Amino acid sequence: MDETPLIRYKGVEIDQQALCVLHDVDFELHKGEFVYIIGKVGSGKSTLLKTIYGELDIAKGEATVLGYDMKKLKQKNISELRRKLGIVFQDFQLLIDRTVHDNLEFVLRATGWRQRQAIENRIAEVLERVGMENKGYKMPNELSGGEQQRIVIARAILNSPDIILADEPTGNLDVETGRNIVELLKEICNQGSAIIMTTHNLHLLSEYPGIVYRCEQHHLQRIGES
Ligand SMILES: Nc1ncnc2c1ncn2[C@@H]1O[C@H](COP(=O)(O)OP(=O)(O)OP(=O)(O)O)[C@@H](O)[C@H]1O
Repeated sequence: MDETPLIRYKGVEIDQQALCVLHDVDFELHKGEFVYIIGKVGSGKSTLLKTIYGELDIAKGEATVLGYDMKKLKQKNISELRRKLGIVFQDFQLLIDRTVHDNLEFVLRATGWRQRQAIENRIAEVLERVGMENKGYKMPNELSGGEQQRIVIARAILNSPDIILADEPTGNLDVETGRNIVELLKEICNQGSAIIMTTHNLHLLSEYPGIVYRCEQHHLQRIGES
C-alpha cells in the first residue's frame, strides 16, 4: 500500500515504571485495516494501545500516529489526537448519572459541537448505526452489557474517527453478544475507520478475519492475516 500509514512505529521501546514491556516494535496501520492484537495476560497489549492514545510515552524509536510525532507530543496535541481516535474499553465507562443521549451530547459538546440541531442529528445517526435508535432516553444501568458496549461504540464514532482502539471490547460479554460487537466493529471498519482490537478470544480471528499481531516475550510479532 503506498498511502501514508495512519500509524507507523519503527524500533519502538515501551516501558512501564522504567521496566521494558515491549521493544523493537515495528507496526503499521493503514486505512481500512482491521488489526487484532493477541497475547497472554500481561504481555503488553493494553500498554501498546496506551502509547497510541498518548497515555504512555515512547521510550525509544520512532512513532507517528495520524501525523503526530509521539515523541514530541505536547498536552495540546494529545487532546487534538484523542478527538481523532475512538476509544472502546471492556468496562464501558459510560457516565452513569445521565441518559444515553446525554452521554453522547456531553462528548459532542466537549469536542466543539454547538448547534442543537446538528447535535441531535448526529446522536440519532450514531444510535441508528449501532442499532440502538430507541434507547437514547435510557440510563446506562437500564441497558444490558452488550447494549452498553454498543453505546460506547456509538460514542467512539461520534466524530468519525480515523482509528478506533478497542481494548478487549468483548471481555465482559457472553459469546454471542461479543460476536455481535465484533460484527459491528467490522461494519464500522468497512465504512472507513481502521480498527485495532485486543482480544483473548481466538475464535473471533477465524470468524471475522483481520491482520493479527501477537505480544510475546517483549516483542510484537506480525503473524499474518487470520
Ligand atoms: N500502570 C502500570 N504500572 C506498572 N506496570 C504496569 C502498569 N500497567 C501495566 N503494567 C505492566 O506492564 C505489563 C503489560 O501489561 P498490559 O496491561 O499491557 O498487558 P495486557 O497484555 O494488556 O494484559 P491483559 O490481557 O491482562 O489485559 C505487565 O507486566 C504489567 O504488570
